[in-house]
Amino acid sequence: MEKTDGKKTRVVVIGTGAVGSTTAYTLLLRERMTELVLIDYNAEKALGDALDMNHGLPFTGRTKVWSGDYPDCAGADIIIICAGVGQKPGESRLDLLKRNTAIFDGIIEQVTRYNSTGILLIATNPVDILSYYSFRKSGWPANRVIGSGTLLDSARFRYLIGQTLNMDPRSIHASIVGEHGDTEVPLWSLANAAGLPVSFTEEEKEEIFRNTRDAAYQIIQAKGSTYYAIALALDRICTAILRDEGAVLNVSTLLNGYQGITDVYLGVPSVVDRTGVREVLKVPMTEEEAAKLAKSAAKLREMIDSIGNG
Ligand SMILES: NC(=O)C1=CN([C@@H]2O[C@H](COP(=O)(O)OP(=O)(O)OC[C@H]3O[C@@H](n4cnc5c(N)ncnc54)[C@H](O)[C@@H]3O)[C@@H](O)[C@H]2O)C=CC1
Ligand SMILES: CC(=O)C(=O)O
Repeated sequence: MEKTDGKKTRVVVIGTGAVGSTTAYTLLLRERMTELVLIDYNAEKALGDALDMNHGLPFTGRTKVWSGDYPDCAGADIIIICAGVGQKPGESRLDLLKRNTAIFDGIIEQVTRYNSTGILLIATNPVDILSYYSFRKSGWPANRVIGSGTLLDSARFRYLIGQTLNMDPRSIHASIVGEHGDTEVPLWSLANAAGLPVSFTEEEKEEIFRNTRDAAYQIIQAKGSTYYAIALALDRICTAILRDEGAVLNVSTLLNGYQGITDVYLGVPSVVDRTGVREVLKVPMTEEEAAKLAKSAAKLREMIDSIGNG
C-alpha cells in the first residue's frame, strides 16, 4: 500500500462513468491512497459510487472515500480525468474531439483554481490531444500532465504476443508507440520474450497488430465500452507516481525533438516517478517505424490545429 510515512495521499477521479468508477474501484482495492474523491457532472452518480465503495471498506482497508466537488482537488496528488463521451460503435476516437474539448475547458479551469502542484492524468479520448490541450490550458509543466497514451495498447500487444507464444504476457516486452488510436505503431524491432527476440511470420505480425489496434472497436461493438484494462493501466501509472518508482511506461507525453517530432503529445516509453514524467526514453527504432511515428504525430498535430490550441 502507498500510505507511506503516515502521509495523506489524495487521488481525485473526475468523471465516474464506466472508466472512472472502475478505476476508482481498482485503486481502492489495491489501497493506493488514503483519500479517494469522486467528482461527476452527474453528482448523484458520484454519490452512489462513493456510498457503494464505502460499504465495501470492511472488506478492504481504511481509505476515506467521498463524492466531492472541485475544491476537493486542493492538495490532491493525482487528478485523473475520465469525464466525457466515449465512442459509439463505428466512431473513431478522433470523432469525440470537439465534444470532449468543450468538457475539458470547464474541468481544467476548475481543477487549476484549487490545485497547482498535483499531477493531471488524462484518460478521456482522444487522449493524446486532450492531454496536450490540458497541458496548454493548465499552464502546468509537461511532466505533470500525463496521458494514458499507448500503455493500454502495449498491454494488449503483449497479451496477444504472449497468447501466440503460449507465454505469460508479463514476460513479453513490447511497445506500441504514437497515437492511442488508428495510427499507432508497433515497435516489432524491440519486441522480446525475456530478452530473446520474438520471431513471427509477416501474417502473424499483421494479425497480432490488427487485433491490438482494433481491440477497442471489437469490445465496444460487443458491450458498448471498455473499462477493465484501462482501469488497471491507470492504476499502474498512479502506482509508479505514488511509489516514486521510475517505471518505464508508454504514457502520452510532450515530445521535443523525439525522432524529429516536436510539440505534440504521443505515447512513448517514459520514466514515471513522483515528479510525473521524469524522462522520455529515446528507444532505437527502424527507419520504417520512425516514419510511421512521424505520420502519427503529423495527424495529431493536424487535429490539434483544428481546435485552435497550440
Ligand atoms: N485512454 C484510454 O485508453 C481509454 C479511454 N477511454 C475514454 O474514457 C472516456 C470515458 O469513457 P466512459 O467512462 O466509458 O464514459 P461514460 O459515459 O461511462 O462516463 C463518462 C462520465 O463523464 C461524466 N461527465 C461528462 N461531462 C462531465 C463534466 N463536465 N464534468 C464531470 N463529469 C462529466 C458523465 O456524467 C459520465 O459519468 C471516453 O472518452 C472514452 O473514450 C475509454 C477507455 C480507454
Ligand atoms: C476506448 C479506448 O480508447 C480503448 O479501449 O482503447
